[in-house]
Amino acid sequence: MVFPKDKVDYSLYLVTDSGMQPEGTTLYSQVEAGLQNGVTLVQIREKDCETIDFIKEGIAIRKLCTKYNVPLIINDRIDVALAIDADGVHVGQEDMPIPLVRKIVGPDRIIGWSVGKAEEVKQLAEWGPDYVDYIGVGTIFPTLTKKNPKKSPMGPQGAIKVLDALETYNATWCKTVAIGGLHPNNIPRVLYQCVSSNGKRALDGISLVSDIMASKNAAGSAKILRDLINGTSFKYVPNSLVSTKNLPTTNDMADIIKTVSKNRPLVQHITNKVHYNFGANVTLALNSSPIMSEIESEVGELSLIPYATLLLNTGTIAPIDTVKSALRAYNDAKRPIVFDPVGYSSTTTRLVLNDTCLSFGQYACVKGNSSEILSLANLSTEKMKGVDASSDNMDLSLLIKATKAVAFQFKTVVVCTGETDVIADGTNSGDYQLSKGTGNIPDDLMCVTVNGGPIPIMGDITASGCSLGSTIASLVGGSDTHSLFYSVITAVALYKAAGKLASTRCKGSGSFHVELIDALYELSHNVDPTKWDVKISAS
Ligand SMILES: Cc1nc(C(=O)O)sc1CCOP(=O)(O)O
Ligand SMILES: C=C1C=NC(C(F)(F)F)=NC1=N
Ligand SMILES: [Mg+2]
Repeated sequence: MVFPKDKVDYSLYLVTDSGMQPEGTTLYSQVEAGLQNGVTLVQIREKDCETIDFIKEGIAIRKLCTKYNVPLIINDRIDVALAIDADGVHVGQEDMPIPLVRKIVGPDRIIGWSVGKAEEVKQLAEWGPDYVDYIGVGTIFPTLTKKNPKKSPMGPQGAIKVLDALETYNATWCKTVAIGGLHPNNIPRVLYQCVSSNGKRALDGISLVSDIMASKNAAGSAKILRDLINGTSFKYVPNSLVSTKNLPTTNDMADIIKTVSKNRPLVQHITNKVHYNFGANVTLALNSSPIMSEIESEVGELSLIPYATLLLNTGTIAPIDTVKSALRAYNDAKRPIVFDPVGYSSTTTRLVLNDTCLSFGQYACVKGNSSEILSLANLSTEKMKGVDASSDNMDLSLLIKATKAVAFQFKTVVVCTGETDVIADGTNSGDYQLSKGTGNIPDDLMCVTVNGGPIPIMGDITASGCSLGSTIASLVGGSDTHSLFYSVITAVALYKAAGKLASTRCKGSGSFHVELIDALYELSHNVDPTKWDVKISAS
């Protein structure tokens, strides 16, 4: 009797590896510890094993899985699967073709397939519901477990593309598990971000090898994983992520700014050289404490300083290992990170670097100019130039659409800067739901615009966009448990109001630099947003 397909729980899927168990443990004991602490599906994966040994191991694990009423899958070796009466098989793209696998194992056994791209989803959809029952979506993050890796890591964004393809080709029956480099420090983010763009589909499970098989405490590791997968909210910052349809009042904004002054956040800048000095002065003007450090060995300590916040600006390309360490440190410390993907996709180097940054961390806010946001949303700037151009020479409704799309994809607050700044809240209140999606779509996201009329001189100085990043980081990092979305809106409105004020007082771009810092200082010390010459509207 084969395990009924509709009863399979894909949520914590252990794939074995006989080469990595620690001293004093066996493959069997690691698997049993997993089964006793929340593993819901087991796959035996042996890449270079004599058949007789594979059969012995298979028979032993078969009995163990039966004892815990958990289905057993065999990787690649269909003959072994049949011989030991496994509940299913998993094959890769280079293994036995799926139609022949189905012909051999019969209609009731589970068939899993490794999928790394949308074309493979098209194929499984064409075969229909009687063939592939689930797919392993990967490789999410780099891993040493899979020898001679053929696929480069796709990150959560790659998994979203596969989920979108399943929706596009209407493969409703097909379940999904993510695999590759999955561990407690990135699983919540994967579960939180990996939702199809129509909001209908999320991952059905997490599949992994080393987190349990190489663990000195496999039972404890499985328990930690079980709790994370059972979770439904990802609190990655102290700020409130509760979505709201209301705009912040002037009192809300005043309170945020006053709270920042009280808390004086440390704002670590990993940024471009041009921005260093001006960004530090903007941060100081806002009652915050800048530190311009790219020293990898200190990011851990900095992230633990009260109200620490990271601003990552890829204008100059900092060493990627320093960047990854910083992202890991601030995410582990649950401190906000603001990301400014400078020149996103303008060169291959920048595209790869920015995509790597985006796949390695959860951001409180992503801020970019219209071309950066449009390319992040995979919308080209060419299509829309000049069409009923707003003052930005771009169709504002397209910018709003793009900002919402990026916010939805990365589950973060996104700012698209221009004469009209667009701010969308994609955090979904920090909630995630295994298998089921968010239930909303990008169009549903709360989005506001901030407009103060043209300030042409803003474009005549260096680091004006970058320093909005410093402003957002200061207000997000210093605002305690205030709404993240409101803190970003307040920062954008404050910066635009200061720019407006400075543009009326300056004599040229040189004095504008100074007047802008003075205006930021003035508006953040004599706090009265009712006097700001900007208009915030829901869009
Ligand atoms: C078995 C396997 N398949 C992958 C794929 O991308 O298809 S990655 C992988 C190994 C995953 O091991 P770990 O959890 O230790 O990173
Ligand atoms: C290469 C593989 C990819 N994915 C999976 C699983 F996650 F189980 F679907 N198993 C594999 N052996
Ligand atoms: Mg920029």
